[in-house]
Amino acid sequence: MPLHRTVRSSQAALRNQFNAKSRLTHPRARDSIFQLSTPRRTYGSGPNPTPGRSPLKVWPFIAITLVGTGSYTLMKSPMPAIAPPKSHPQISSPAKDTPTFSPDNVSVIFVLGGPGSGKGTQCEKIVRDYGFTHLSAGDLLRAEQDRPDSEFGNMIKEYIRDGKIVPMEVTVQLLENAMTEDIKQHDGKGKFLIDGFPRKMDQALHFEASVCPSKSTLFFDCPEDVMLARLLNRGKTSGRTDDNEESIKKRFKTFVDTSMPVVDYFETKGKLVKILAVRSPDEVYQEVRRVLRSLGF
Ligand SMILES: Nc1ncnc2c1ncn2[C@@H]1O[C@H](COP(=O)(O)OP(=O)(O)O)[C@@H](O)[C@H]1O
Ligand SMILES: O=c1ccn([C@@H]2O[C@H](COP(=O)(O)OP(=O)(O)O)[C@@H](O)[C@H]2O)c(=O)[nH]1
Repeated sequence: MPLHRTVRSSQAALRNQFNAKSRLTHPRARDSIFQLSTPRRTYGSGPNPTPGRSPLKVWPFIAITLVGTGSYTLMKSPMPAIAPPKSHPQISSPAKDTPTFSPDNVSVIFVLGGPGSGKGTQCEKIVRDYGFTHLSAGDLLRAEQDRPDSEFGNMIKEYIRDGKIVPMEVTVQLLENAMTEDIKQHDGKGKFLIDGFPRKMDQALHFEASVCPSKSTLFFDCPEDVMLARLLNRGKTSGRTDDNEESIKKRFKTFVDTSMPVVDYFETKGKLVKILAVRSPDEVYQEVRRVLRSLGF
């Protein structure tokens, strides 16, 4: 059987299985993050949008539906932990040859650092002084988690509580939707601080290849004991389900195992600036300003 037929029939089988078993396809769950997105714009020599590619982005929808189904099923099973969803080789999005946004029009600065290293605090100051649009991947995920008809709410909740990285298709799509909306209001241009992302190599590679190549990454370097104290303090008022000692320890482990390779990757690419975060917020910010100046902002 030709490959495309195999793919389609396996999708249909999985979709049927999913429809039969899962509450996630309830007819009311129509307001999907994938439907909110506008058709992809591309740059480069190709036509826009690429012929033969559905502007409805069916592939990512199928991929995330299956990832979500798998995760949700695992969460409901008596297994002791959430197993990370494995992407199905036949349903992953086809490789895109050009990112949606050109770095000529859109500047992306990633902001990384362990939980509690001060990313959000510094982003707030940068936005005040430089007019970047701040997109916190964690905030976007929490908003999606709380959206009443979200298909992914339960899955996101479990991942965040356990300090694990939500399957990248959800996060990348939320970011791309937010960027698209912002860019529409700024004549096709944009300047984004993407906070707390990418936290995993697959996210980094996928975002840069299909959404927009980054200009640089600010990495806030902070020891765990300092971050722990800050987070426990933040937990007194943040209302976040993951600002407790048990979740914080899991987040630290995820950061070391999964996110540090991203930091190392951008460093080897010469696209990372390390900033010591064990100083007062204003002292840290002085260095941030120097770095932004050196990047041409
Ligand atoms: N340089 C700093 N020194 C002391 N406390 C800080 C500093 N930067 C941030 N904080 C505090 O630490 C907590 C975590 O900071 P936040 O910016 O939310 O971190 P992140 O976004 O990296 O998780 C917050 O309560 C914040 O007020
Ligand atoms: O790209 C991302 C960013 C965040 N998260 C999840 O959101 C949580 C909170 O991230 P956030 O950046 O809001 O907070 P931080 O841990 O840096 O304080 C993380 O532990 C992850 O579970 C995720 O899955 N993917």
